[in-house]
Amino acid sequence: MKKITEICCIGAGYVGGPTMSVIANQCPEINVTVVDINQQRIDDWNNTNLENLPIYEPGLKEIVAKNRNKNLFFSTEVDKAIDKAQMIFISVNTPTKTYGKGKGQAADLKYIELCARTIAEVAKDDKIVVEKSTLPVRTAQAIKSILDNTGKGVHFEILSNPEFLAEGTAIDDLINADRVLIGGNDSPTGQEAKDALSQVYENWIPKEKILQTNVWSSELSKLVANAFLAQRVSSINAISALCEKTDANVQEVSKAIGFDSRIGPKFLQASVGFGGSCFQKDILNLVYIARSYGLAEVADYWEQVIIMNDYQKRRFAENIVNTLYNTVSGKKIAMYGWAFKKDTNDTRESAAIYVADALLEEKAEIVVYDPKVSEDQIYADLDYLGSRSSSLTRELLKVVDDPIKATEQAHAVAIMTEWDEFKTFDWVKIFENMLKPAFLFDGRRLLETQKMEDIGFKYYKIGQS
Ligand SMILES: NC(=O)c1ccc[n+]([C@@H]2O[C@H](COP(=O)([O-])OP(=O)(O)OC[C@H]3O[C@@H](n4cnc5c(N)ncnc54)[C@H](O)[C@@H]3O)[C@@H](O)[C@H]2O)c1
Ligand SMILES: O=c1ccn([C@@H]2O[C@H](COP(=O)(O)OP(=O)(O)O[C@H]3O[C@H](CO)[C@@H](O)[C@H](O)[C@H]3O)[C@@H](O)[C@H]2O)c(=O)[nH]1
Repeated sequence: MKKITEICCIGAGYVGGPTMSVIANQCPEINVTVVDINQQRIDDWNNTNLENLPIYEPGLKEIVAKNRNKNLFFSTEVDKAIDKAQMIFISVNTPTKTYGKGKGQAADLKYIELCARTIAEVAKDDKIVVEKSTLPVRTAQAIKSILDNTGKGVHFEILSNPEFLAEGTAIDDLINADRVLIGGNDSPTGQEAKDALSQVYENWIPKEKILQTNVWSSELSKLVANAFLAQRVSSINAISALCEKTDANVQEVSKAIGFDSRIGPKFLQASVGFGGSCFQKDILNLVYIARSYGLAEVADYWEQVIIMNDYQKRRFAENIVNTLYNTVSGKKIAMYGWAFKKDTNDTRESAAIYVADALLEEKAEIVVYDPKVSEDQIYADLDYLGSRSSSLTRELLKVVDDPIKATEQAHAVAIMTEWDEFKTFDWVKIFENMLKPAFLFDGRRLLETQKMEDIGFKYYKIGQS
């Protein structure tokens, strides 16, 4: 088997960028070129000021600084990189379809297909093509059929190698991965390709953590892993609503059930609802696939995870309105956090977007502070929903970089993201800034109840009466 020394990755996003940076870091003898059609993104990856990388991830800038322009390259020269590579990762976006058949549920594979067509056009010698993007079961077959019909006699081997990193902990997840999954054919060339990819990972991942399966199991496992994780969050969030009606405390319930080794303690943190680019998209895709095979009960079962998540976001916004005497019209509400979780600048499907939208619908005046998300991104997220004119959104919602000043004359503060710095804020000063009664809605269970009540806040913590 030929050793892999040239890798190309199509897509320099939240997965392509960090994943390839780590491969370059762990495999000095492999040249890694990450390509993208988005010139701005590539310019940002090449920016000499590492604070301006397009993605914020703890530990990322150090790895980029160490390897960039040595064996890690960012470029828009897609064809050149494909031509040179022995192994091509496809790491482009696969959003939920917004049109046509499967609208609102199926994954949109147009970017994947375009990549396959480009590879088919450019490749002059045999290539291993690796699906890194999250794809519906049996996508590899579609890619193979595009690649095999070029008439150039080039042999393509398709592998599925889904990524399991979570944003905010991407570098650690990549370096200390729980497992690496490689799906491929059992034919001799398929086995050779699986082993070639396995050897890349073996540079730092223990061999027993590298699993080989058939392509379909690998593609499906990615959707199922996300569905199980999101299901845990929806399960505990469902219980948080019950806790708020009783004297139970969701944190105590999480701890009590998490001590059962069969359940385990992770992913039982009640919240304002899960966000991120993956959970909702991948579950909707699973639901779509199940329904398309006539498995209505299976589809309904998993769809409930999304329904519960929508309920949790809505419930949080409604509680703010109800508590503020059934109207927030003209009332100033400071929102702390816009990212879908801490330690990332990613806002895709963030609960904050939907809560803000619901409050704007009630004519609230919102002031947002997030340490890593830009004003442009916040407005773009709301404009994308299309609930109102962008001028009205800009009139009602302001983005600030002084979190304490944001609370002057505010009726309420809502914590949307669990950024660590929020815990260190001067909450006495914030209380003094605000109108009284001063309401504090904690969607992340970040602060201590007794401390906040002692300061004088009317404090509402998700999952606690
Ligand atoms: N974000 C995550 O945490 C995460 C984790 C695991 C898996 N995934 C999956 O990985 C895939 C990528 O996700 P992401 O978050 O990195 O997306 P992203 O939107 O951040 O990045 C995708 C990039 O691909 C580029 N692109 C699209 N079409 C292209 C083409 N034809 N040629 C070159 N570049 C092209 C886009 O310009 C964009 O920069 C998705 O399938 C996603 O489900 C994401
Ligand atoms: O107990 C918990 C755990 C998570 N969340 C929320 O759930 C969302 C998703 O969090 P997380 O899974 O940590 O981040 P992602 O980057 O979305 O990562 C998920 O989605 C990726 C994309 O497919 C997968 O690769 C990862 O394995 C999977 O964890 C966030 O809004 C979290 O705040 C909770 O509310 N409570």
